[in-house]
Amino acid sequence: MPVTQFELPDKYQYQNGLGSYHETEAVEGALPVAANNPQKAPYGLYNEKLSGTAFTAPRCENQQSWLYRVLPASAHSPFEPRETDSFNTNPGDHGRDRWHQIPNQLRWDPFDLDETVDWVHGLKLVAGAGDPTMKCGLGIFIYAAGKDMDAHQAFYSADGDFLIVPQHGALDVQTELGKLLVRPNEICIIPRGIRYRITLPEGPVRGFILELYQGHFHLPELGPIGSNGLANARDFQAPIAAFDEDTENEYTLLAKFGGHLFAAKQKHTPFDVVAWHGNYYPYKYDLGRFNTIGSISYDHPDPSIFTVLTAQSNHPGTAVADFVIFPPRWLVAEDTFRPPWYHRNTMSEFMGLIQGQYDAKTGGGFQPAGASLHNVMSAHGPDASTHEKASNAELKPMKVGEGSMAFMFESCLMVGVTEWGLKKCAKVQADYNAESWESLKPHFRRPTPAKLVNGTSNGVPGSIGDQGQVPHWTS
Ligand SMILES: O=C(O)Cc1cc(O)ccc1O
Ligand SMILES: [Fe+2]
Repeated sequence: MPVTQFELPDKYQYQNGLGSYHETEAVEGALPVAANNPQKAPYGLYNEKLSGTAFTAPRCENQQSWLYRVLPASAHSPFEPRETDSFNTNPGDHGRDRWHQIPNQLRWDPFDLDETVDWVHGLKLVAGAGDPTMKCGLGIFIYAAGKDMDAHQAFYSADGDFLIVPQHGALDVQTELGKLLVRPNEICIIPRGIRYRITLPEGPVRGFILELYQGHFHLPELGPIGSNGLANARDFQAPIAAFDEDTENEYTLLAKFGGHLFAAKQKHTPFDVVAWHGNYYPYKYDLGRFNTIGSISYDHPDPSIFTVLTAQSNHPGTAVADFVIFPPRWLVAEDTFRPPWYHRNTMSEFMGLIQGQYDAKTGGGFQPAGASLHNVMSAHGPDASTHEKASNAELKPMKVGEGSMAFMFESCLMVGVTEWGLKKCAKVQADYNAESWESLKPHFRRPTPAKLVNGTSNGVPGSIGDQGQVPHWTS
């Protein structure tokens, strides 16, 4: 169910709809009528365009917004590199701290909270692929922070769109285009370039981020599902315009550019947009509003039925990044091994747990704030205890995942792990394979007497099927 009973109520107003053209003004009359770029904008504001796609991108892909603000975004000093030794979220670029490309299944214990840092310094790259300077691939971050960003600071990433998945604590996100409150079980997307400041109204925060270096997220196609279902467009919420007027104090603008941090100064607030219109904006979504679809006859469908948002590669149907969730849902499938099947995938699967328990891993090792990575063709599936339970369970209708929310970042790219992710964080579980799969027992029993198949004897005469289940649909 939707996030309704939160201790921290959402004090902000939103406009509903994803992919919609929105317009909003904090002062009546601040949006110019008809013209985007009038000779003089209302009330002496500056016109400014923010392009999220190439000018010439096809109409169906084109994303841009027009901002009407006190001073343009360019009114700042030159950027200087900052924290060059410690801040690097592009391990491919310098030949040091390179990606570890390994086929091992990995699982992490819950990542630590860190109350000593703010949002910008709480970003830890754990895995990823590609390169933001080539606008290809993705970065997967763990964040943990306990401090508000400085009152006179703003941050943006030129590298990609941030898909933020809070696991603990609320994020108050002041963006140029307005304010969003984002709590666990909600997500938020901050597109490339949009400047923002994060404060922590409930104290320490922790969660996951997928930074998408290419393209943007969209709702997945629905195909035969029809015109509604999964995440519905109207449940995504964009902010309304909200602005400050401070032109006295000095502000620091922090930029993540090519994975490195830069800082510039300006003598006015970055949050001075009085009105905007367009289809390039930050937004949030309550995962509890997801309309879950599943099997109501038999078998376990592909997890693509749980896709909230997708960012496609150039090959349609193949995602650079899918954001998939496993929400509470009813399982009713007959004659079915209900947890995920054992499998190997050409796509890589990074999973995290926000709360509760994931139905493929009931053995206890996959915990809230923890994560796992099953890379390209790395074999995985339910742990031994889940297999045991699910193969013997009475198949009555059953609600799984009550109070639970797991998610997956799935990518067509081979995902590398950073030095921090593999070693420095000290969270990788040494016994993941042993606990999950190496303890699986063979259950195979040759039928006696066994049958000749294709004229080849398997060594024991007889017929197969005597002990097999008669499928319910043939009886
Ligand atoms: O590996 C996982 O747990 C994710 C997953 C879930 C599912 O229901 C089917 C396939 C799959 O990869
Ligand atoms: Fe999987």
